[in-house]
Amino acid sequence: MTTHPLRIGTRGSPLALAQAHETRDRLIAAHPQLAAPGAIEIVVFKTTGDRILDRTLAEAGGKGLFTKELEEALFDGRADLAVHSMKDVPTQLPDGLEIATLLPREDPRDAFFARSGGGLADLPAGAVVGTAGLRRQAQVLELRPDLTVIPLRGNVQTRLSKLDAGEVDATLLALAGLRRLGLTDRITAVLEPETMLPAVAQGAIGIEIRSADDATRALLAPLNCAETMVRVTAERALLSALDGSCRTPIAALAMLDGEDLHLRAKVLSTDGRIIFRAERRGKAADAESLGADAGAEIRAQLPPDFFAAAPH
Ligand SMILES: NCc1[nH]cc(CCC(=O)O)c1CC(=O)O
Repeated sequence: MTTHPLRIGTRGSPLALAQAHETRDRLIAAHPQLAAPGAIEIVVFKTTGDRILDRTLAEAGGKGLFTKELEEALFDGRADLAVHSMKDVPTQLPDGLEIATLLPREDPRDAFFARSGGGLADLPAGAVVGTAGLRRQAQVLELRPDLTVIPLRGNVQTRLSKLDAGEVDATLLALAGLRRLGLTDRITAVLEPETMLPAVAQGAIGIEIRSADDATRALLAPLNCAETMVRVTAERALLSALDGSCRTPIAALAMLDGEDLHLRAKVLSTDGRIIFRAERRGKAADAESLGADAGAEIRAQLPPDFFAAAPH
């Protein structure tokens, strides 16, 4: 048992806090002594991503917008573990830190909210979809080139009030976050991966620690979900092989059936007109090489300036 409290570092958004609380609850379930008052402390940090409210994340650019301050807190000892949406975690971690544990993944699909009900295919011609995510924008335009996509940021409530006010006709959000916040009641459709392939690691929560901190690693070991680890390993190996920026729409989803891994991946132009795909089936044990291989296949098809030419 550690002498100081185990400090869980988190962002302050409602979703981040829900994920930090889930982590604490799972730690206590695995180690009942951690239920003692003061044994676990949740420490909130503001990240660059939280400060950027007026621009889209793609415009802000740079990787690690949601992770850097939490990583600094790990290095300084202001936190012993940092809870992240793995979707926001760059593939290259700083030396001395590692993702020790992945919690069981939530449903990775995207949820759709349309004022007129239904899914993407049901929207009237020329409807306006609000999303700040380039992956979602590209796939919306792929399926429905007649639609207009405009940037829409903010938390779930903000977005839904803009939908109600008629600023947009529809919007999309990760189903995982909505489930974790209990905000699924206004969803009008859940988009299948064939229509809207999720972001790499969407719905997965990762816990980052100092690589030298064996005590915290041991505490977290029983929380790890092996299936999630295999799926996220394949998806992140693909992302790594593509070495994309967050200005490039990249989507990938690995599913596991026993030991059989199925990986689908897609890179698009932001207007949804140019699409590169790769698909792999293989064994769970080969997750990393399957992902890297699928990434290399897409990379080989891309025009040399494809990433650099992505509009801001
Ligand atoms: N980029 C923000 C972000 N990071 C993780 C989630 C949702 C939860 C998840 O994917 O685990 C969201 C919001 C969204 O995309 O709707």
